Amino acid sequence: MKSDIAASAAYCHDNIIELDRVSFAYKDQQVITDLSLVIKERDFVGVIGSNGAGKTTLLRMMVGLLRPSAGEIRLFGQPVRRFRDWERIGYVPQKNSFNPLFPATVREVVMSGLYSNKKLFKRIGKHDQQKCDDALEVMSIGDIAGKRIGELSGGQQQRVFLARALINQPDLLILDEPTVGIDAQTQADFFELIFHMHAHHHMTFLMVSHDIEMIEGYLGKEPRERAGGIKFYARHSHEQDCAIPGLQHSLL
Ligand SMILES: Nc1ncnc2c1ncn2[C@@H]1O[C@H](COP(=O)(O)OP(=O)(O)OP(=O)(O)O)[C@@H](O)[C@H]1O
Repeated sequence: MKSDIAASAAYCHDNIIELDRVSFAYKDQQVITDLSLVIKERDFVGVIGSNGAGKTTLLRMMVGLLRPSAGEIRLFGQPVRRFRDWERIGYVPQKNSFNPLFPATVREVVMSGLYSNKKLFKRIGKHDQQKCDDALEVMSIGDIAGKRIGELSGGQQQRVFLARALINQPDLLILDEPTVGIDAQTQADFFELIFHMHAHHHMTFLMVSHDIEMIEGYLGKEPRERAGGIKFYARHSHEQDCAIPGLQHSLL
């Protein structure tokens, strides 16, 4: 029993993202300086910072699109340049980075979350269709699966992008200002949904947001870390119970 508990505690505290003395500069503009940060399994980390503070740059480094000028980033324990397991990461973009005229249906958009380079040339099988149905059901958008994405409200579109990010049942969900351009009530519903997911499912969250009230409401008023103009707020989803086996939940 003791070894079960130890194994579970270790399992719950794996490092998901590690930044080890990371710096970044665009030509002569220093954006991130000597940042160290560890995000562990089942953490929810909220990133707040003024325009131009470097939040997008940081996300881009974390997923390997930009290389730090100094320091190292590890994803799931592996240096990001060697990391290949991208299905473990779901990504929800800013709403306003999406072209509403894009002529795809909700089902097609959600299915596109399955395509990594590996799967691009493979036929979509029954199992893939089932994964899509499950993601649509979890987000309560099964009834609009045949609609064009451009016909939907902002809140519905965000649910579609969340379903797309969840289709591979990722261990880590990254959200980049997911509620920009959405009305206050729909924003509140969206936050409630992801905070619920954090509390009840075995996932880790990293979210950039300008909504300080919402972030402080869920993650507390004291940031865990600061880097220049960026603040990192964090909360672990079951602080007291990490050592108890059997608390892992699957999402779908
Ligand atoms: N490709 C680039 N080339 C040169 N400078 C850049 C580039 N991308 C961003 N910058 C600069 O780096 C700084 C950080 O930009 P970044 O987009 O990471 O900030 P941000 O915190 O995400 O801002 P916002 O809240 O406005 O999205 C800014 O001063 C920006 O002008």
